[in-house]
Amino acid sequence: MKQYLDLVKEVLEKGVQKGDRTGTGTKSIFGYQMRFDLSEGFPLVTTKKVHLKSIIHELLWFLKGDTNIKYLKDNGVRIWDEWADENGDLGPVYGYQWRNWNGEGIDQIKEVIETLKGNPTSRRIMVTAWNPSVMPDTSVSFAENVANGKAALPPCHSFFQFYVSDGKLSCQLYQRSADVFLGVPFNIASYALLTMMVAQVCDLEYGDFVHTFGDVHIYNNHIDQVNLQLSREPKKLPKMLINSEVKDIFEFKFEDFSLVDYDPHPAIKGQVSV
Ligand SMILES: Nc1nc(=O)c2c([nH]1)NC[C@@H]1CN(c3ccc(C(=O)N[C@@H](CCC(=O)O)C(=O)O)cc3)CN21
Ligand SMILES: O=c1ccn([C@H]2C[C@H](O)[C@@H](COP(=O)(O)O)O2)c(=O)[nH]1
Repeated sequence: MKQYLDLVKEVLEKGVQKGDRTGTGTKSIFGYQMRFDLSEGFPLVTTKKVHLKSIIHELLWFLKGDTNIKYLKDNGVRIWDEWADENGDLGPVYGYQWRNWNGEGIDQIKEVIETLKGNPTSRRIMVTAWNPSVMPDTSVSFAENVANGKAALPPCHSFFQFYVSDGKLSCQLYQRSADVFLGVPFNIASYALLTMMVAQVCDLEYGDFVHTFGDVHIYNNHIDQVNLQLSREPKKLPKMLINSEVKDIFEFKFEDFSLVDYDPHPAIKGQVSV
């Protein structure tokens, strides 16, 4: 994963100190792009062990249109715990906007699949999680925002577009805000997997995942962790095997995915800024 290590180096070298909402402080740059050819292997960071189980469950949870952490908790995934209210609700976040945009019954995922099948040259195959009408008020708590019908956190992976050429499916994501150490390895793997799932149900080959960033930052308490990763030799990419019988994007289950030949360096702990 040279692309990821190059990003880490760029932020360390060119990043400027910037305060942030969480109070931790970051090294940040604005604007960056990475590209992964999905036919070359599954882009899962190898310079630390990444917990793929959380990534798969989170993606299936988005696709269900679910915004309550119960499904995640039932499957041992805790990555959204800090932002949920006492009932486990996060407000109208990713899953809600993907499957029922602004509560208007617009199923963006269903429409994307239909367009990819019926009109693959379209330049309008987009999904937006960004919805200005549910932006939280940062002067009140996450739970208070949820109670007011707002999202606990505005989406970081804000919108994405699909593109077909030569029978191959590519996807580009715009991520407005990116935590290089904790969030980015998850986001790369999640969108790579989503692109592969969409390709399978639309009978397309794997193209590229293009990852475009706005504010991309390393939190000041993750500097040792990213330097440790830079000192490690990246390994060969693993392969993701997907049950080829699934032909409906909403029918995938956790058991339909198996990762092979993943031989990462040991996991590295780091605190999440809330
Ligand atoms: N500061 C911050 N960074 C993020 O990456 C982030 C947020 N906030 N808020 C919303 C979601 C939640 N995400 C998270 C939250 C925690 C981990 C995390 O703790 N990862 C650990 C453990 C993984 C696990 O147990 O599954 C890791 O080592 O990757 C990752 C992504 C991504 N997002
Ligand atoms: O999928 C995700 C979700 C969140 N993040 C990071 C990016 C920021 O560090 C925080 C969100 O804080 P904002 O103040 O709303 O930007 O979470 C991520 O990297 N990936």
